[in-house]
Amino acid sequence: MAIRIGICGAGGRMGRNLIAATREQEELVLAAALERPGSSLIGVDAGELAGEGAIGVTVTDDLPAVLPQLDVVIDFTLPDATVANVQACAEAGVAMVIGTTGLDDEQKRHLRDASARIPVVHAANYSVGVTLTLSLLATAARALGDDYDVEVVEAHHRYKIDAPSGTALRMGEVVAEALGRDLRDCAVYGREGQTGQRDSKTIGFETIRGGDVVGDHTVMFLGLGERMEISHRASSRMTFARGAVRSATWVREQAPGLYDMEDVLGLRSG
Ligand SMILES: NC(=O)C1=CN([C@@H]2O[C@H](COP(=O)(O)OP(=O)(O)OC[C@H]3O[C@@H](n4cnc5c(N)ncnc54)[C@H](O)[C@@H]3O)[C@@H](O)[C@H]2O)C=CC1
Ligand SMILES: O=C(O)C1=N[C@H](C(=O)O)C[C@H](O)C1
Repeated sequence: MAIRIGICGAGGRMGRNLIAATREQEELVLAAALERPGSSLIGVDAGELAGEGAIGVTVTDDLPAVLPQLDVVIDFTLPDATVANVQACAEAGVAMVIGTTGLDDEQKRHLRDASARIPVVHAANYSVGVTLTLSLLATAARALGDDYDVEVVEAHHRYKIDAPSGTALRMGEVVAEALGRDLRDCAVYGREGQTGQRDSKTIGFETIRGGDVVGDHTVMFLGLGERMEISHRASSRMTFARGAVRSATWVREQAPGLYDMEDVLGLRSG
């Protein structure tokens, strides 16, 4: 039987790609498309948003009303909206795939609470390449150890509203964990003025914003006499959308819990 998908943030940059990616998969059916209350897109046909012509699904702002017709909700919106949506999905027993970044600790706690009742995948980056890169970063950090300084550099389009990117933060967390550090204690966000010499135990983050960059991430391991860089560059949002849609098929079969894309790809070690 077809898996019925609802997309929250359907009119956004990711939402439009998610509509297209859902419609690529025969086993999935786009059953609902949601936008924020007051959006000019309410009532528009979701197929038009993806440039595919009418498909008979009109954009709505009422998630609780459509939840009984859904198997999985994919949410790429804003942190506050994602928290409200995960609570509604937990209430209705509908699984979720969440791509929203920029959540604070309290907002993440709401996701954990909801995941006691429903399966939730939350990943800062749904590309297969970035997910594999996380494993490579852990291996590199363990091998290079504390002798190498770690800096994370990311670039995104001019419209992005959170910084550093969720992916950069996740990369920093993975490296910190592999080095036995806690990112909350060792992160340095940008530098300016009389900074003093670099503290070897820090992990630095640099953010570039501009133009139409889809998403670039580089982690540098800088030693004395050599420098190693691990980079990923996304050239199309469809790579994120296809990963999220793949996660939607996967999450439906899972027990309640909080998962990420490494779980979806079976890359979780231990
Ligand atoms: N995990 C991943 O692979 C990726 C994550 N993202 C993240 O996804 C989020 C969205 O990114 P974009 O699509 O570029 O942003 P966007 O601003 O183009 O789209 C967000 C959409 O959500 C809608 N929205 C806001 N509140 C809503 C609500 N209560 N109900 C339904 N819709 C609501 C907005 O009206 C907008 O159309 C960001 O946090 C971004 O960082 C983006 C790309 C990949
Ligand atoms: O906002 C974006 O565009 C992206 N956001 C995600 C992030 O914050 O890491 C993933 C991707 O890089 C694109």
